[in-house]
Amino acid sequence: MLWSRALVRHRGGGPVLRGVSAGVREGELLAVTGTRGAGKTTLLECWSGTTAADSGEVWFNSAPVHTLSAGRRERLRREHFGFVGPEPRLLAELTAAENAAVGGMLRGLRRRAAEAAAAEWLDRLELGELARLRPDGLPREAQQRVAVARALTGAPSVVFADDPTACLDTAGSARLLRVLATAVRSHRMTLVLATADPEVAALADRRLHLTDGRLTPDPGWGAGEKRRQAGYRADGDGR
Ligand SMILES: Nc1ncnc2c1ncn2[C@@H]1O[C@H](COP(=O)(O)OP(=O)(O)OP(=O)(O)O)[C@@H](O)[C@H]1O
Repeated sequence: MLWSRALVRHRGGGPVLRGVSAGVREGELLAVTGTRGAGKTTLLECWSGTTAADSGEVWFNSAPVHTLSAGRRERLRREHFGFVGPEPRLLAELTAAENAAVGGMLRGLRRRAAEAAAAEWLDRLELGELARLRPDGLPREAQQRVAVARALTGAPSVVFADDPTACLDTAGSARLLRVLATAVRSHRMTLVLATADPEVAALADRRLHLTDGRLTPDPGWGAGEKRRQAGYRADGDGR
């Protein structure tokens, strides 16, 4: 449903993506992996229309994204895509429930419907009474769960999650990923997840590995991956 051909993007004077031809299917959970600076964030930004490519093509549902004006790309993002970043970035003046409802309203739901949908996701994300609080009254991990609820409310076609567990501990990270994966599967959404963490990438149906802006064979993540496949649950040293 979303793919690129020969995608090239320069940043800071040098190439960051060097001809990436790849895509994600509808309903798929795709992990984009690679070490720091490999180009994961830039690929998500180009696929989502957040950033324009320097050359190459991006297609969403058989329509070209690379030829759209900045305004049209902004509309595409707002209506069809949900985003979770490494930081929650919630609106400080709104409660958790209101923050989550904003996602639905951006995707065209009326306020009441957005609030109802947000309440459902906040429930599934086990926010409970915390939903009535403003972000500064919430622990970091709860704030990130609110950001996930905001991304899911209104059921976007594609959820882009860029290093969504960066600010979480192991338990919080596992819980957030479990809910995210279950939500995306149950609502037939598509997930594109950027991560350098093999434990996080393990939840995906498929992985694309980037090295210096190029697709390269998945390294299999060495011993850590072998232990995971053998049922080992990392507690820090398996990464
Ligand atoms: N706004 C920018 N200006 C200049 N260089 C940038 C900018 N954004 C990213 N870069 C550079 O582009 C390269 C790819 O960055 P990108 O964030 O896409 O990689 P990444 O794989 O997501 O890395 P990380 O895991 O650290 O987030 C890096 O070398 C980075 O320093």
